[in-house]
Amino acid sequence: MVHMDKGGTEEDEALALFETKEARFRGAYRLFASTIVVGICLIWVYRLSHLPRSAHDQGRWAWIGLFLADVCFSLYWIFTQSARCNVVYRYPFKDRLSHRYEEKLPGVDILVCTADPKMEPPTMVINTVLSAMSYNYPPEKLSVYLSDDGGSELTFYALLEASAFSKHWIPFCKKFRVEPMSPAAYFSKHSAASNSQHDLSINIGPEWLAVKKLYEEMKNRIDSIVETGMIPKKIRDQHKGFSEWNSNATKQDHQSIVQIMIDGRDKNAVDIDGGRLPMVVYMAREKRPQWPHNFKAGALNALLRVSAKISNAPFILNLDCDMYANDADAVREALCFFMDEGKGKEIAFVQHPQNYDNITKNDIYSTSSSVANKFELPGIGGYEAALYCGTVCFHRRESLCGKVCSKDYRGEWNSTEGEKKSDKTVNELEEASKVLANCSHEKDTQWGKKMGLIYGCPVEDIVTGLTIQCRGWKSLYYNPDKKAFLGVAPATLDTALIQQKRWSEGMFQIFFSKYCPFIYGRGKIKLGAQMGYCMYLLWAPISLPALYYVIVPPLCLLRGIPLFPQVKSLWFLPFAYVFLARNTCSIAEALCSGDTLKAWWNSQRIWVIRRTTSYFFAFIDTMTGTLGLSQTTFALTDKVMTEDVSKRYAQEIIEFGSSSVMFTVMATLAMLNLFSLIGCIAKAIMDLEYFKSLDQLIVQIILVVLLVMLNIPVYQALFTRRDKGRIPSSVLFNSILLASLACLVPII
Ligand SMILES: O=c1ccn([C@@H]2O[C@H](COP(=O)(O)OP(=O)(O)O[C@H]3O[C@H](CO)[C@@H](O)[C@H](O)[C@H]3O)[C@@H](O)[C@H]2O)c(=O)[nH]1
Ligand SMILES: [Mn+2]
Repeated sequence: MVHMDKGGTEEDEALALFETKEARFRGAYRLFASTIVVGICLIWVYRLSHLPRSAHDQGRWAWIGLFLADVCFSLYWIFTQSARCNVVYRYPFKDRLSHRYEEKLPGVDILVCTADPKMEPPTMVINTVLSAMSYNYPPEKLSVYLSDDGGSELTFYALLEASAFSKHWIPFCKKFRVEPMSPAAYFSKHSAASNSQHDLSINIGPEWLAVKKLYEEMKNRIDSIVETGMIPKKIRDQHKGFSEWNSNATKQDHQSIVQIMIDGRDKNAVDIDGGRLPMVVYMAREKRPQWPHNFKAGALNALLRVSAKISNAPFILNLDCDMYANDADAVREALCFFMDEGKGKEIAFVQHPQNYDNITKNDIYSTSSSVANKFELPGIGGYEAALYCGTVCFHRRESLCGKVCSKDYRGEWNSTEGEKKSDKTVNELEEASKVLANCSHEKDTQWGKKMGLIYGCPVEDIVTGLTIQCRGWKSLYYNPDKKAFLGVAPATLDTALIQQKRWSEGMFQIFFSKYCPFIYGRGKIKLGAQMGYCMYLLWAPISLPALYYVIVPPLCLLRGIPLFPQVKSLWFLPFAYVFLARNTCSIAEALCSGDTLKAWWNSQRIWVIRRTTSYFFAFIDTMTGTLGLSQTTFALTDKVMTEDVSKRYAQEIIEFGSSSVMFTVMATLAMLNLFSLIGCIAKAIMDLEYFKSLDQLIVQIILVVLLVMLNIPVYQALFTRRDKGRIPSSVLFNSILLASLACLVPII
């Protein structure tokens, strides 16, 4: 996909800045999907026509339930097809952008969020900031803002250190084309020891070693101060910013703090080679216990206003504090979409996939979402309604701030709107910005409703993206081969499940709110996109049929009640076809997305665990929440691991280690299936009648065997593991008790 053009000619002017290509084999895929539809219809026919007639027949209700579960799965599957049948890939041409616009490149504001110095260590945060400062982009047009919801002077101190270190790091990055541009990631990837002679791209010389040393010294200083939790007086006196923290400031209760760490307008603010530096700003918005702070959405909205005051760039990149930049040209590539003369002006945002640098080979928690990144999200993007995922997303400021996309919108990016910033001093700018970050500032305004990020939902990103699209804007999904950003994926099952719970709960709330895509989006986004949204919004309720499938067929197997056709019956064929076709396709998708076969298998296990725990609890919480019983919160994802945990993570051993309710449910279901299988074998040996009926139970046996195989790591964690990551024995007792009780429940 490399396109060379010699540039500057008239011909060049006519060339688009990006190109869209349909995925290969789209036609074949649609045909294949329609054969599955036929199979599904036949399954429905079978379920309806073979319904146990008399109310006295054992298993009549179990059968009806299974039919309903099948209906739910089928409808859900159809939603997932809307995206899969419409996959497109985008290709920007950054060389054309440079030819045409190098001198006129627009400003870009990079907004980074952090919320807690313990769960999000300051060194991690500043690595993200440093990577964002080091883009291959004119520094005078780049501004990096850090929003600190932790309101922590430790994070502030780290940013101060980073500002000084950037004077070495940025020229180093540019000179040696360093990537990833996060020093921590770069030096761990290219440690002097691992850098073999063959790797000529990196030139380990005195300069390299000197920068590495500077980085390590800085890191040590920050880490040791963070450990003590106190800023020494000597350092306090070095910067006026520290005076903002008075003795009674806490995370939940403090005034607004805005500090311009590097004034990018200042021609004297230069790196060691004399190159200009980007603007760097620290912000901790005001927090007061009596004001709801609306979590990340509130932080971003405050940052939107503050950045408008200080640099007001027309384009914005939004990053979580763990998502560092991996591709120095990513800003230029994203601008190709916005600045394309033909289609660019309608584009509100360009979403990148969330990739992680800590995924193990076989991705035990299935956090890489590679199939979603390769097929689902580009498919919804094919309807020009890509989902906004909260991070690694480029926005047009106007569309994010509530503007409606109208026909006569010209999409000018060098507009002179807003004030001239250069005549204000740093102090004046800081004071003016603080007011914008005050709690009361949003009172009686459209912020959180029609402007900025929408409030009241744990997945503020998805709902915000939807409202932008419903104002007439388009959005694209761009998944380049070279990953543009890398972050930290949850590395324990607990964190992974809590994160999934927040997502599924937030998304289900959207489905139930006035923002339901089928209603809110009607006539505004394509039907395919509405269905695409629902593929995610309906995660929580899909837990119900999943739970049904892991509970009822095994119980019926114990009792010898058949729920599926016999293998020799013709009705067996649609079941077998749908099962095999779906799984073959899912394996093929996984392999195409770069997963290993084992990663696919792991993803099936996580599929079951998520649906029966996270999604189920999210379902319950949403239901009680809609009745006004519970309050929405945002459980921050922990990004640090103890050494013990990270060792097991590297060995791909699942980390349970706590006795949460989710684990009890998971263990109970695993035990239930184990009991069912053991019971089935025992009965087959002892009971001739039961043995004879086995051929009617084959499908259920296969199902239970598969579930037991998927659960092997759970049994190991319950019975044989001795490390700290095993499942605590209290969970073992409870699960045995609950599973035994379940076996006694009569089947009707
Ligand atoms: O009160 C808060 C809570 C969170 N954050 C920041 O929000 C980001 C995301 O939080 P994290 O705990 O890492 O959540 P994830 O589950 O990884 O977040 C995903 O899901 C969120 C929606 O649930 C999106 O906002 C995120 O962009 C997306 O990465 C982090 O940078 C936090 O510092 C705040 O600034 N203030
Ligand atoms: Mn995160």
